[in-house]
Amino acid sequence: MTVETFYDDDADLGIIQGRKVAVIGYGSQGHAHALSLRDSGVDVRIGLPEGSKSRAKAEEEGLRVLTPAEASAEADLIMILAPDTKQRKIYADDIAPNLKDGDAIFFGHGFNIRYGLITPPSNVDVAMVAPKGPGHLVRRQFVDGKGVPCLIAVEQDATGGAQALALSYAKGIGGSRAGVIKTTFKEETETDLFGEQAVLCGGASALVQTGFEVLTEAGYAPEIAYFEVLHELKLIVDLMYEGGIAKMRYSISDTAEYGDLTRGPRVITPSVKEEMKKILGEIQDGTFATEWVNEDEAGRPNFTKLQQEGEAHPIEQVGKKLRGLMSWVDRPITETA
Ligand SMILES: NC(=O)C1=CN([C@@H]2O[C@H](COP(=O)(O)OP(=O)(O)OC[C@H]3O[C@@H](n4cnc5c(N)ncnc54)[C@H](OP(=O)(O)O)[C@@H]3O)[C@@H](O)[C@H]2O)C=CC1
Ligand SMILES: CC[C@](O)(C(C)=O)C(=O)O
Ligand SMILES: [Mg+2]
Ligand SMILES: [Mg+2]
Repeated sequence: MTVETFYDDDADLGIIQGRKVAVIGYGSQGHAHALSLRDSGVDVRIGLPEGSKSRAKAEEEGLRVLTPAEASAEADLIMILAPDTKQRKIYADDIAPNLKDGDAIFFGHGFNIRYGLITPPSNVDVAMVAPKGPGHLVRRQFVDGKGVPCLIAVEQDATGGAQALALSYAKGIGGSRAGVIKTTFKEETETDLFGEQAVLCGGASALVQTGFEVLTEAGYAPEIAYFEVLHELKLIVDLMYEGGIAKMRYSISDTAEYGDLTRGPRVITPSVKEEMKKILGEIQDGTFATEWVNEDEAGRPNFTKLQQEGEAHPIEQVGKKLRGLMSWVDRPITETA
């Protein structure tokens, strides 16, 4: 299956520069989109509730901050970058009553459209610009003259210009410097959830914590275990990022490569692959989405408990101490949010 990929020359920045954009939310993605769009010459305002702790950060950057309803009423393109579980209510209370013919409603992740939590009217464009990276690095890469790849999707093309608008928006945040791939809300949502659960966040965190536990329970120093399974992971992944698994294997010793080839499949066994398939199934059939929405509505009891357990894991203590000794490691993820 081939994908359509777009770069800077395929996108017209003038389109987004001609719109009035409201960015609802000013967290990881919100601050990155708002600041980079502004730096790209776009008319941006931020929508945040009165009393939101993000208000001061946006105002410090000289951005105009309104309530979500005011920002939506003023804008003709509304990008929702509030938490996925809050978007349905924000949409119903603040955005829907303020939508006008030909407006555009944009998402940074397809969750609410994919699982039917938001159903926009037929007279507006509905599109997605989803960066494939954490918001703070989306901003850092933009400032450095680079970009994080983005996915775009059009769910509804009321004006006939939704795709060009999404591409233009992606250019405004630096995405088309790296490549913008056209997809659907369904494909983005399912692959993004799978990636973060099974590999990037869930899989990687559990792998690191388990490796640390095995070494320390066997009596090895926590500091050595930390460097071995967490700190050095970044350096190994940097090589994968630059040149794939092949470049990483080129750089490591042949002893490491033999261990990689023969022991890796003993860690990630066929049963792990089976569990990954089950996780994908729960994403595809909506089980995960229902569980997460219910957990949020119940006040996040399980989420909070697991989050606290993660923060109390011994790897966090030793890591904090060691990072404190390496001034270049523990830098703020951005200066702005
Ligand atoms: N984090 C990431 O890097 C990525 C996120 N995404 C997607 O981007 C979207 C935003 O996620 P993320 O950036 O992580 O979110 P964050 O949790 O970092 O930030 C959420 C922001 O929304 C604000 N907010 C909370 N409630 C409301 C409300 N009722 N009205 C308006 N604003 C509100 C918060 O303000 P306050 O300070 O008051 O809490 C905060 O500024 C999600 O759809 C997510 O899936 C996509 C790709 C990567
Ligand atoms: C990997 C997590 C992510 O999907 C992301 C940064 O892309 C997210 O939802 O934060
Ligand atoms: Mg993601
Ligand atoms: Mg995600």
